[in-house]
Amino acid sequence: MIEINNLVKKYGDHVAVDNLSLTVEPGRIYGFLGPNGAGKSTTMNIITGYLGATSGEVKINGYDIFAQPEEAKKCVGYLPELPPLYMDMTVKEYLNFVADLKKLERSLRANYVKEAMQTTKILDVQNRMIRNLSKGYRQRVGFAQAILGYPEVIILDEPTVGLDPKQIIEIRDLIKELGKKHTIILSSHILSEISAVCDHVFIISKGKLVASDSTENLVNLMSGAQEIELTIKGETEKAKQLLKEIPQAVKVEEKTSQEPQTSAFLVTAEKNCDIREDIFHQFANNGMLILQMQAVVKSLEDVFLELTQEGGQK
Ligand SMILES: Nc1ncnc2c1ncn2[C@@H]1O[C@H](COP(=O)(O)OP(=O)(O)OP(=O)(O)O)[C@@H](O)[C@H]1O
Repeated sequence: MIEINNLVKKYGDHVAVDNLSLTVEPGRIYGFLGPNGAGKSTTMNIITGYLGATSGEVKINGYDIFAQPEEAKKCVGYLPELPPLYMDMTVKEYLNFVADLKKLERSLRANYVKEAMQTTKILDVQNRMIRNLSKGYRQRVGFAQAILGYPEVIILDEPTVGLDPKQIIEIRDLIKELGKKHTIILSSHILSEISAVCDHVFIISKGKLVASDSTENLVNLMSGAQEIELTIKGETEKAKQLLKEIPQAVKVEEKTSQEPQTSAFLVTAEKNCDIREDIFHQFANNGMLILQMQAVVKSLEDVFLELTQEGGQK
């Protein structure tokens, strides 16, 4: 569906996209996640044909975006961060105008426009001027222009920025709905957004791809190094010593305990080792009581921070 090979984009000396390669399969919702300045918008703009690359290859449905831009662009619908809406047009006029720009088959245009309005639930405002619509509705109009003519791939750049919580939920539902018929690439730096709607996540940092996996796998993968929160009744030094004696416990960190005469710890185990049983036996054999023991579940946020530790570069 989309194949990116060794893509590089330089702005002067600054490398915004650094040898990026990835593949997007049909029928899934992909998240493109990265801190501010990671190179997400630059990559989206190259895939959609708005921006040239310094080197590398982008193929959409087999069409090279640089050599066959017209054919390649036909396969993609794009909702940029700031949708190019014409405020003085009505919703319907605007969508007809976009249908002209996209050179959609003349006899099918009216139908395409109606269906796009139906899917994005804007039929009731079709004769309103865009300037008089709320931000949420304007975003829907942006969606409608992106899906007009049923492109196979829909690319959404930060689609919920600036919306209120109710509008965010509506737009997320819309994305999931669209995901049933289209391949979606959703760029965002909002982790909850990605984990709420995406099947697969690409994490990009400083223009490089640092992870590519299903949302679930990414979290599981990173939780390989298990962390355990522990509260022990009794003396801190002794408890610490017992924990350190467990061979797979690679790090034992003392925490502030909320209760008197107890000690709290955060223990990190070797990758893919579950040491909870060892901890249990160690304390039982030494006559000390475990008051609480819990594995720390890592979120996509932890994964993200771990992979993009140095943050953005703006
Ligand atoms: N036209 C430009 N000229 C020079 N540098 C640019 C230009 N556009 C982007 N950059 C730089 O390229 C890098 C990548 O920018 P880009 O906008 O693609 O990142 P992003 O991941 O989309 O960030 P954000 O989430 O903030 O939009 C940044 O360091 C940015 O400052």
